[in-house]
Amino acid sequence: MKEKITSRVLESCLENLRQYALDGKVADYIPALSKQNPEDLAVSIYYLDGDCIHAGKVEKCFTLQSISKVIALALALIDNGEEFVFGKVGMEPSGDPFHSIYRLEQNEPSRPLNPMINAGALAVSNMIKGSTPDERVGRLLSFIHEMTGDQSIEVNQEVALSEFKSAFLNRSLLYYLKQDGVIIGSVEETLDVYTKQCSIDVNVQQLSKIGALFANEGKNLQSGRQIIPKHFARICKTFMVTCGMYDASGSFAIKVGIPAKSGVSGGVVASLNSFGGIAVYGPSLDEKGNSVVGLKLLEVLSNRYDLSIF
Ligand SMILES: NC(=O)CC[C@H](N)C(=O)O
Repeated sequence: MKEKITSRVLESCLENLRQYALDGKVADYIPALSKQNPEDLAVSIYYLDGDCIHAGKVEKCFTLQSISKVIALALALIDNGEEFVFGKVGMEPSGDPFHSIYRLEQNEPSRPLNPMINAGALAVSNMIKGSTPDERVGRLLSFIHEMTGDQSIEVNQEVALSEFKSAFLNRSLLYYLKQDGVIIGSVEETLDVYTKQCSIDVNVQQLSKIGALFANEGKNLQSGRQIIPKHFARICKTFMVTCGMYDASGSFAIKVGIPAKSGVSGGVVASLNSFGGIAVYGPSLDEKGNSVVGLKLLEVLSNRYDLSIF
């Protein structure tokens, strides 16, 4: 077991990084996200023994955005098995921005390179079982409730609608996937599921608990129940290493070296075996779409506490 970080250290790290809160830009291509305050910063660590420490605006909710891709992948694997999922979506990093359409056009037939870029994540959302979009989103929410033991986690309907109305690029990706039989059923319904999954609201404490569940090999920390089979939890963490930070995953692996996934709301979740989950919120993003403060904070903690898995 690694040395525990104290809440005092966490608070001072966050305060030292406050100077970077206005570097970068809050996402505005989803109009509702532009309302976020770049100075709302928060961090939480959930240890595997159940201890939880935090600093900053712990109560502040933000939407999962691309962080939901890891959770949806776990559920799609449980629903369909590995062979089916990876029959439709690849396992290789793309090195392209998360919303890139380029590879779909390049490959015949289109096959998303991995489940962490939008094309792959849209295909994964399409695989979640349920007869209606609401049922599928409901199953994903129940899955998150089981992971966290927290029934209060819900979809932020304002953000979901805002994204649904402006998701022209994601619609284009879905039409490519539909053309080549990667998704089945309706484009609009799949987009409905995807935009709602991206709009699930969490705070850092809840998110760090999700990170801890992956670190705990898929077992709920309190009940000990295996929510995600160990092998699937491992697949998810491997994707976090190779593709979790979009086209900055290589430099993140070198600088931080912890499986992690970010989202355009400014959230980042990191999951470290034999340690726990770390969640950071800082809405200002760098040019790759990753939280500026989130990345810096994880780098500081990783260096100071020797957290890299490599
Ligand atoms: N990188 C992200 O967090 C992207 C998620 C966002 N909902 C989108 O599809 O554009």
